[in-house]
Amino acid sequence: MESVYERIASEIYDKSYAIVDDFISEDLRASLLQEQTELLEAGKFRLAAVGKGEKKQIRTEIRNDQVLWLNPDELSRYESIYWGEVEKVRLAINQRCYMGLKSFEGHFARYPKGSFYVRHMDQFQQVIYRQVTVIIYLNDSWSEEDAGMLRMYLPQANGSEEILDISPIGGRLVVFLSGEIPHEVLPTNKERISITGWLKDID
Ligand SMILES: O=C(O)CCC(=O)C(=O)O
Ligand SMILES: [Fe+2]
Repeated sequence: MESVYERIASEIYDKSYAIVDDFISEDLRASLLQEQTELLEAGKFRLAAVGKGEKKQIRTEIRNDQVLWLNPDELSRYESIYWGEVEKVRLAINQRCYMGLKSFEGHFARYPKGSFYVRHMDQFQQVIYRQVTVIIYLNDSWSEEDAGMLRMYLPQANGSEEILDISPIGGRLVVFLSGEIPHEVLPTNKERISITGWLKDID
């Protein structure tokens, strides 16, 4: 039988994105959320920047989430488990799509009530090595009224775009090609927590 990792790889191959509910166990989701909350309370989060290197800047009119980068050399127990899952996704995509993905980088993200991230592409000049975006949502509960959907603009063969709105339901994994799908985070009515990362074609 096809594994969940193979299914993700096939969907990436066929349509450039994949969505998997309950990708991680409820225990792992709750533990990652708990750790994230402790780090937040310890004041470890920073306003997210846009751009990279000399072009890096805080632009709260573009995005106003707060992030904390995962340190691959000092992963917590639960971060390591999630990292291992992403590793399996990486290998499956390489096998199916020959993308030569070599490594992963990621950060916790907290979108406070009222925050958003306007339409953008994850792969741009300074981060051309970002090939595949991988997001896991950690929220305890989410309903329509909470808003804060991830809105993807799927390019169509006729040049138009199809809009796909995805609720940040806890345990849900979203994977997509970083250089192909523009997307945004719609304003959220409730605190919204995730780990966002990128599979890269460099070490
Ligand atoms: O949290 C999300 O749904 C998307 C976040 C995002 O687009 C990003 O961090 O680049
Ligand atoms: Fe993004």
